[in-house]
Amino acid sequence: MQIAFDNSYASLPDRFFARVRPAEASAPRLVKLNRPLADELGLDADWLSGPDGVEVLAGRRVPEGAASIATAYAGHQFGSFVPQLGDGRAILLGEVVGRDGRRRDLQLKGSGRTPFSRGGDGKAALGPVLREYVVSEAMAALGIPTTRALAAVLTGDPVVREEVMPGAVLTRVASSHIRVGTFQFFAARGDVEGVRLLADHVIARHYPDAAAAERPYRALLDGIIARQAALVPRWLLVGFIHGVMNTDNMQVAGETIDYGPCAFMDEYDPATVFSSIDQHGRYAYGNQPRIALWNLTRLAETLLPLLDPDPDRAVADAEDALKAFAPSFERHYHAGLRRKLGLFTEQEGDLELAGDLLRRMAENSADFTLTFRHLAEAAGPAGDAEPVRSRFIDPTSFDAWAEGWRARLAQEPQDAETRRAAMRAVNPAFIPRNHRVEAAIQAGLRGDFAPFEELVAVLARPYDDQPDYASYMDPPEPHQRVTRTFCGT
Ligand SMILES: Nc1ncnc2c1ncn2[C@@H]1O[C@H](COP(=O)(O)OP(=O)(O)OP(=O)(O)O)[C@@H](O)[C@H]1O
Repeated sequence: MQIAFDNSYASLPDRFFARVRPAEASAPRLVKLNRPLADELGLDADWLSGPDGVEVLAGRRVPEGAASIATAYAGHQFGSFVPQLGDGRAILLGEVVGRDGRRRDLQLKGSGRTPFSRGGDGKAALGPVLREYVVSEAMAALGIPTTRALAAVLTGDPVVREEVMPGAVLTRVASSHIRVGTFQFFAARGDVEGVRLLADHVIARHYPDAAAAERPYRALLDGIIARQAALVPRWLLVGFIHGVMNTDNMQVAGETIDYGPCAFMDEYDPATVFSSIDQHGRYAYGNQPRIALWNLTRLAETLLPLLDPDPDRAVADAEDALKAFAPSFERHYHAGLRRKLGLFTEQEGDLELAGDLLRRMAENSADFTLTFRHLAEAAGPAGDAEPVRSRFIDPTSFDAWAEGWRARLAQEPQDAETRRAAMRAVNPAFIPRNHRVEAAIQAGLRGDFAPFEELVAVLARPYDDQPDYASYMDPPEPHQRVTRTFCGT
């Protein structure tokens, strides 16, 4: 079978990318193919999991029609600007148009050196590949815009990190891999034409409505801001911490990208940081909205010459666009919080009620996911509050809050059963708990992929009761706690 590539990014000028060939994997072996995603993309899953397909997924064979490019980008990393980053360990195989008519990139991550590798080896170790597979697919199942994982393969070659690890390649699927940092790459060089070509490409590909707008580039900026203002609250509402929100990790179509040091919070604490490289908590859970706006401001700076030939007017225009972020973020976040509490109408005092719960959760080291999941059971006069109150060090703190909450629920129009179902549809039972992800990785490193398979399967149904897998809901025991995640290289 051939993959029907339909490449558009590769037809941009040469300075947008480098043409490269992936490194030859010496003994490719499939760890996992995401069959439903392959089907969605119109790819033949049987062929992909056969010897020829696995050679493609490992980068050993470049299929006919592939673009095979490494894209150029820059980025602010922890606040410092790096004018040239680029795909140092990833190759964009090409674009395919799926059964749903959506265009998606197929990218091999960990497929060897490129002209952007700087000092790196261009490779990925098995651990981070499994981690990105599990967490990105879990995010997709939670309904959060994200890049996807099509496959994980072992290359058969070692990767030298702190220890020698098995090398692996992740096939990543994204609506594109264009980042805020891609715009910065051209802007930093004073290449306004490059910024314009990129903006036109992004409009055509991700924001077609902007093309018809009176001022397409302003509409593009508005669109990107709106999607980030919708995305980041989705993270907060499930306790997700991206961990490395550098501008090269903010994708302009609004999908979560780069699952290096990310993690889901267990106990609720807005200051939570997992990334071993985030010494100052820049990317802590509660800082994510602020950082998103900071990144969007960097994006707006790159677009200034396109917004208005007059620099002062361009700045005023960009500032005007950026002003929309905070109210838009809050609208999404507050609506999400209401839904999590089972409030489907809007009343004054709702946000104070939600804020009060979060404060009590923080004071009582309550597990974020389980507190919300078990709230559904506690709703209603005959509800069972024990599962949720037992999440609190001092359960009476929950009781005190629940009094006001029940009084508020009494003003909602739904019957208890409808509300219960609605709450369970927004409060997941299963998230990729760090200790579970770690355990699956450790087993994988020993050659046992059964725990990884099981974890992926459980996380594909995050909102369902899965009694056979109830232990996957459990927070870590003290000895299982993961406090730091490795930056995924
Ligand atoms: N082993 C490596 N060899 C070469 N370059 C690397 C390696 N690891 C990371 N890089 C490069 O360092 C930069 C920042 O790395 P980061 O960890 O944010 O990205 P990544 O996880 O490799 O990629 P992505 O953002 O596409 O998920 C990127 O330009 C990336 O390509």
